Amino acid sequence: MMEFEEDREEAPPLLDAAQDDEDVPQLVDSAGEPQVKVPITIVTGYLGAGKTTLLNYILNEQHGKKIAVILNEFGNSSDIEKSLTVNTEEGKVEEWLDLANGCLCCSVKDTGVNAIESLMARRGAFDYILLETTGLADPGNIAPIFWVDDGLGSTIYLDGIVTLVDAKNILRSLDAPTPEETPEDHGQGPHLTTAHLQISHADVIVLNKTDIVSADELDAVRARIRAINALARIHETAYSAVPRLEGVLLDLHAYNAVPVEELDFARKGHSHLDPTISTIALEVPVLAEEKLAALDSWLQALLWEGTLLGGEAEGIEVHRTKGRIELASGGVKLLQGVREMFEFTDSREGAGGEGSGGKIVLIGKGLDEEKFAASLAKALT
Ligand SMILES: Nc1nc2c(ncn2[C@@H]2O[C@H](COP(=O)(O)OP(=O)(O)OP(=O)(O)O)[C@@H](O)[C@H]2O)c(=O)[nH]1
Ligand SMILES: [Zn+2]
Repeated sequence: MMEFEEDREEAPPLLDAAQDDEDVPQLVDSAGEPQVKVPITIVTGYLGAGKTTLLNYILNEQHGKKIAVILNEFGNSSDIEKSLTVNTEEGKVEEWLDLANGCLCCSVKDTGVNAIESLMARRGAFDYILLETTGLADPGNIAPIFWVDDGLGSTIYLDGIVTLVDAKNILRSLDAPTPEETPEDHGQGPHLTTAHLQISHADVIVLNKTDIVSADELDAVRARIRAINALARIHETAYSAVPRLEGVLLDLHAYNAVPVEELDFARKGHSHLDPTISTIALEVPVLAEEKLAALDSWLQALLWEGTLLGGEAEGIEVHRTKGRIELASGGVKLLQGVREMFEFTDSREGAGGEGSGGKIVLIGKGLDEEKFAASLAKALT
């Protein structure tokens, strides 16, 4: 079972994670051959937060896994090559990825995936891929590249987004951003910063540099992060030294599993401490199968148009969506989304609920829980 408490307790020994079903690599049938899909974790965080320190920590701690590290560092638009460090038995090998555009997120959607697949074809498959973004990257632009449909037979899958947060500087970045901390293409008000985007998309937050802040400062930072993203698990570290890798940073399955306790946890985290981004949790009654279309339409209006069906709201921008929908038939649908992309899948555990209904958790801007709940209720009746 996963833990959702803030992680300060004793760390179990490395790689001692229980081998439950969720840890088994997914098998897909591609051209008749069963194939193990390789997980990719996106590592993001503001300039100097400790991303490189974290990647080095992982490469040093993780023995027995062949890990490829992709650095999406681009200075300017003429720089079209991406460095790729492959961690092999013999040490680190540097590779270069040719991408059509300088930036992974600006290139055609499947370029990043294709580049990695062709690299694996040349060098042999990796067990794991870590993608370090630049400090100014918006992970919401990068995640959809790697969150590809199973049906497309991709050999990689998005495992999760890990965001490094600099405990000393994060509040300043959120409250008094410098111009470069405020992405221009999000011109809906001065307060949506790169730091917000990196926190709102995170599945895991590594709250780093705890060695240089007081306990009170740390409390304030933790509360602020929790207010923005109540779904993410927070791990407090010095020098990015997380207690263990498995289930903490690696093999999160954040884009397929939707544990009940995770949604319940998000509900408790609810607060209005951050004026820009918040997390809301909406109750969904047990649904007749045919009501799924209505829910789908409600989500389309919200995620594609930024509007609330049958209600009024402005400036909505949803970054992350997760949910579990209980069906009258006894089945459970899982809902996953990042930005405008979302999908329903059938829960593999089958019926998990006690008939008490489901839940949808949203993280983003302009989320008013009461208005959203009213609009959703209307759409579903
Ligand atoms: N005091 C302290 N310093 C840290 C900690 N973690 C990292 N540093 C230092 O902070 C600096 C930046 O760390 P990096 O790991 O390079 O940060 P980064 O996020 O990769 O930085 P960019 O690639 O420039 O965006 C380095 O000098 C690290 O040694 C920490 O927990 N405490
Ligand atoms: Zn770095």
